[in-house]
Amino acid sequence: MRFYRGARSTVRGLLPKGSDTVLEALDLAKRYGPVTALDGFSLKAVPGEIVGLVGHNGAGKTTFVEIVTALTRPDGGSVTIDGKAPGKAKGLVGVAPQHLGLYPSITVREHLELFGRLAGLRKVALAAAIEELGVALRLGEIMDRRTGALSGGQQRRTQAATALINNPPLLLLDEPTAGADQETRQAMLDVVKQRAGEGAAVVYTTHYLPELTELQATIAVIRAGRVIARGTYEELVDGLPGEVHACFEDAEDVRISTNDPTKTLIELLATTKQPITSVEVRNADLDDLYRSLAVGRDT
Ligand SMILES: Nc1ncnc2c1ncn2[C@@H]1O[C@H](COP(=O)(O)OP(=O)(O)OP(=O)(O)O)[C@@H](O)[C@H]1O
Repeated sequence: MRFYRGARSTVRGLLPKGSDTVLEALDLAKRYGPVTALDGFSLKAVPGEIVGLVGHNGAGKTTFVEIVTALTRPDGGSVTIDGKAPGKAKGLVGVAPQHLGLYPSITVREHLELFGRLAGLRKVALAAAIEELGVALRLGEIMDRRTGALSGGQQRRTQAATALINNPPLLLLDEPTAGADQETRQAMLDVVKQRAGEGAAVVYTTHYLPELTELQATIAVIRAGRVIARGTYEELVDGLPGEVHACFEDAEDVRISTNDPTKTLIELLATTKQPITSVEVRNADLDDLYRSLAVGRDT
């Protein structure tokens, strides 16, 4: 146990000291020929914050992740990681790309050793980090199997572990639970919460909105290459209408979209002459947020 604690403090030494902002993107622009992928994209993330990026297919989420990881250059704007340009932020960023990119002929352990060494971990710290992730991401039983022979969910967990191996101050997780079963999803969410609790800033893209509630993420809504809204779940959902759904004995059901479902129900009960067989009152939720995005979809 002492060995484990000592190694952890070495790993944690990578977190930024006295830094308010881990990630700062300002007015990013990126075009691919006629396609505008990013257009005035700005985003900040501070230590301990989980920022959930949501938006439709093609909104620009992956392009942003690729710029932060120096896989592609922006046409305009700037991005810094703990004050450094993307190409100079070695060891500061852990990235789990949307598409799986593992070496099929080497084992899970060999992946973790490789990525850990590339990030500067050695011996005791590396062994401790592998042991910790083996438990956190339930990799123990598959640690010495070749990744080419693993299931999709097992490969997802392995890829996430390569991003987390050196406990970097910034984590970019691009749809880390895509296609994952409940066990993989929960393991991923638990480890993300744990790392944020330890001070990492996390950018987490997903189409599964309930994950962001569980992560208590601040949500950044992306549309057509820019952040169009940012806030907590409550802040974003509060302004959206809920619904009253009433069923009548001798008439068609009615669904009323309303900012005050309780008041609307009282008015309905006071004015309707038809016998009502059932009513459902629903406040706005994240699905409504997503639907409201679809209404204004222009990509
Ligand atoms: N290498 C590329 N060449 C040409 N167009 C590209 C390239 N990469 C992205 N695009 C285009 O840029 C836009 C933004 O794509 P991006 O992958 O960033 O969206 P996304 O929000 O991550 O989508 P998804 O939710 O489907 O992953 C899309 O119109 C896409 O077709």
